[in-house]
Amino acid sequence: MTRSLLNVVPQAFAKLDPRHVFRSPVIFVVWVGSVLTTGLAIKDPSVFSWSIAVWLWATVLFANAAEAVAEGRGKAQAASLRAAKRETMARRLRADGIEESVPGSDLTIGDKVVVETGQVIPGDGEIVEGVATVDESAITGESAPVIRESGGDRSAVTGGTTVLSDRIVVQITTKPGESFIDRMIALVEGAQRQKTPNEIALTILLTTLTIVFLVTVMAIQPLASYSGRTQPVVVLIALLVCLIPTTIGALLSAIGIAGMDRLVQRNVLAMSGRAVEAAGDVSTLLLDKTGTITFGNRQATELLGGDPADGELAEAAYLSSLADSTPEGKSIIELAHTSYGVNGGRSAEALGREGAEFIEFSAMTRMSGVDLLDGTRIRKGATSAVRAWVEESGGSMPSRVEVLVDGISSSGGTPLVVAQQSGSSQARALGVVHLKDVVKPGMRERFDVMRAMGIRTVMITGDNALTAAAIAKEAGVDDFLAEATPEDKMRLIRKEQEGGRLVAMTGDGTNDAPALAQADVGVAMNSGTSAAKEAGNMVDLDSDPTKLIEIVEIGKQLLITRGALTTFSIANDIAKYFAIIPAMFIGLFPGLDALNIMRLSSSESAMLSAVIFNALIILALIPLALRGVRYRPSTAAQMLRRNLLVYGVGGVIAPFIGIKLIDLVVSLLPGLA
Ligand SMILES: Nc1ncnc2c1ncn2[C@@H]1O[C@H](COP(=O)(O)OP(=O)(O)OP(=O)(O)O)[C@@H](O)[C@H]1O
Ligand SMILES: [K+]
Ligand SMILES: [Mg+2]
Repeated sequence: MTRSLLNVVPQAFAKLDPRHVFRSPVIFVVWVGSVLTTGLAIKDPSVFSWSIAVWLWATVLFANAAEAVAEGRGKAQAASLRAAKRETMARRLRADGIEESVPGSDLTIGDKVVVETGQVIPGDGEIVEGVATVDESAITGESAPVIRESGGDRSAVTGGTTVLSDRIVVQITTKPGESFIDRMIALVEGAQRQKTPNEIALTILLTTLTIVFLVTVMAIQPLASYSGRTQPVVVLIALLVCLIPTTIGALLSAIGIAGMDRLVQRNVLAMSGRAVEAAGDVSTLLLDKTGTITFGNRQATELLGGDPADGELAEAAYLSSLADSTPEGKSIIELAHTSYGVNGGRSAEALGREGAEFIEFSAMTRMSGVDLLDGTRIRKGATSAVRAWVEESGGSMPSRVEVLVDGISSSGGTPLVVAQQSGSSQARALGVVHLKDVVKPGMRERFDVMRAMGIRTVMITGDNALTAAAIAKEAGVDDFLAEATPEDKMRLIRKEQEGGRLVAMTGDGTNDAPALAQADVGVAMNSGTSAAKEAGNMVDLDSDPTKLIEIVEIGKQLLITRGALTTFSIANDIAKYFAIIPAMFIGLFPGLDALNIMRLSSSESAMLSAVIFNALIILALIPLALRGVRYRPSTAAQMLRRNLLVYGVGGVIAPFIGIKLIDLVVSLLPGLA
């Protein structure tokens, strides 16, 4: 801390520029006071007036230093990001399929580029072809490689990261200069930092207090002169500075910057300070089941209900998944081929050329499938969706299949019913695919922590109610919403918000985008689609959905740190009032002597000691402002009570001890005894 304080000395002086100081009205008043006192000290020099002038300047410098130290960490991060932004050559694919070499900065939205083993991805985009392991350490600092693949919710890649193996084709999604790394640099450097609504509200409160004290101090003069004891202007300025909330005024912006910075340390980029604050006030947390609570790698483990001899179910499951690029679809292809002997050499392209039409999976329809040239139609999907499809053709779901579905669901698995229709006959349900997914370890503990913070966790899933209930129970969430379409998610968020509650949500898919935008805190996974990243107000570089828990903790810590230091600051000022006023008017109003409990050496020594204490307390609290007040999971009310006790009472006592000690030293100065 001492080292970083010494490092920012030049910046602290640079920030003496009144245009900068003006951003904090309280510190601006101190700045004006410093200028006036310096002028008065030049005109009428004395140890006292010069000492006050020096310590008033120190007060402003300490405030500047607090901000500069907070900004320093982001600057270091920006430097390492710039290093990742080196110029690369891109292998652009022309429309005719021929590659050409162009500078990465020439790429525009929609361009397709080839990236192979060892090459740097030249821009942000989505993989449209292939699978690759990618080293994202340039942006995340995490060296473990990640898998990125076309189709599904893990298709996004970031410019500046490196392909470790295989070949992918990436479609560029951002303009040069607006890439993710560009935005990250601007963000960590604080270039776009604006005051949040809470900060503005607090600044207004502090400014009001400052004006009240200004008027009070000005009113002292006529009163004093009436009694024949005009106070020197330097004394009045010193009194004013001691009374206005300088501590919180000095530390406010550092607290905000440090909060954003704590998120960056955990690889979360908040697009606005407002989002960080909202995270601290969140009362409902919506979590996706698949990929958030579970590993999200739903794999087909068995095919149930078909007659193994004719292989009809396996063949239908295989055909309906040929063009299905979701992890579920790919795993069905694999299972049908390796465990059920389906001829695996066929491709969707070849079948398509023969006239087959593939129906892609969507979260709305919850089905995928294929219409073959011979009139055979195959569908696989959520039970309710396939049931509706079968019944449409006059068929019905056999109870045999329903039993299998319930069995899989109540074990927490996802059943996909496979059905087939030949020509215009009735559609038949052939059997069920069992998709298995595993609940991530440690979820229950995390949700217990959330509950202790007063936050309700709700799992939302497109899966059926039985599966949802089984997983919800295993993971320990408070509530769940099953068979949710993207619109249902939106509706749930709006409903929660109507009660004045703040809602946080994580997501990665394009179908999550509307909900991410609607939520007060929308955390998009960096691996997710660009639609999701655009919609949210935070991006998690590690793509870890449970990160939301840490985000909420950081938000809460930011809010309580600000609250605690505000309480401390105001309590401090009140205490100073009792230290200074009696000292100022000693001998004038004998009655005040009873209040003079501190027995300071002289009235001038008392004034100077208070000003010095007022400056030093800023310095002393910089580490706390940056680190944040210690945080234990508890409800807002418990936290408030604790803070009032610790920081309110502490704030009242500290000046009495501090000023007394400083007075013992200051009174040794000539003329101040
Ligand atoms: N590739 C697929 N083909 C056909 N049906 C699918 C496919 N993938 C999933 N389904 C069915 O569609 C349902 C909804 O899927 P969706 O991805 O919207 O939600 P989810 O992944 O189950 O839940 P979450 O919202 O937690 O991600 C699934 O529960 C499953 O029954
Ligand atoms: K003060
Ligand atoms: Mg999903």
